[in-house]
Amino acid sequence: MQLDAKDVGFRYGNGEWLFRGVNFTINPGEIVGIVGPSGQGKTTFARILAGFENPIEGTVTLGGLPVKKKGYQPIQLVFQHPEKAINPRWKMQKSLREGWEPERALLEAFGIEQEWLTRWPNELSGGELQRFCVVRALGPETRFLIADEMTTMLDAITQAQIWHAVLEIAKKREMGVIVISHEAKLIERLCSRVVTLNKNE
Ligand SMILES: Nc1ncnc2c1ncn2[C@@H]1O[C@H](COP(=O)(O)OP(=O)(O)OP(=O)(O)O)[C@@H](O)[C@H]1O
Repeated sequence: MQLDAKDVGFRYGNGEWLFRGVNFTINPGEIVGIVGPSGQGKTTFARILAGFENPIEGTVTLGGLPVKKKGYQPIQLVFQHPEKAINPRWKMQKSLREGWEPERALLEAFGIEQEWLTRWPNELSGGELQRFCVVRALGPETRFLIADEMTTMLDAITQAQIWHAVLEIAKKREMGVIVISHEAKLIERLCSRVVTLNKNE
């Protein structure tokens, strides 16, 4: 099942076009990087791919069909700030099990300790919180994961642990991963292909 963006263009309101005519395809199991200068619209493009935002021009399809907006999303987006993605009024176990029920082995692969499950989000560090956000995004129906600066604020050891676990799952399930990052070394290490987001007006 291919994720395919064709001739996609976007601008906010009547502002300048952020990008136009963007063509991007990713196949199951592929790990692809998206790079580009700050403010070019990488996060916006990620939101369009995940179906959070409609493109002004062009189409996004998954397996030839429009990306669905309801129910569990097969294209999951994890971004840089876990504290913005987690409901502060829910204990961690509730947030974690919102979409699916991850097994214990998966939590262990991401270094999530059982004791953290009964805590509130503000009782965890950013890195601890981000592990929950990544696991939550890895339900069995996830076909593509978009990692938008997903490990940028984490230390090198946590970053390595999270990526190791994500890549294992990607391989096992043939899940595609889109890596958006300013860290050239990370992109080089993870991705088999890198695409630059151009303005292309
Ligand atoms: N909701 C919004 N309304 C208006 N403009 C916005 C909105 N969200 C983002 N922008 C603007 O759109 C441009 C692209 O933002 P975006 O976050 O997609 O870029 P980016 O390439 O991911 O940047 P960075 O690499 O710095 O994270 C920026 O100039 C930003 O200010």
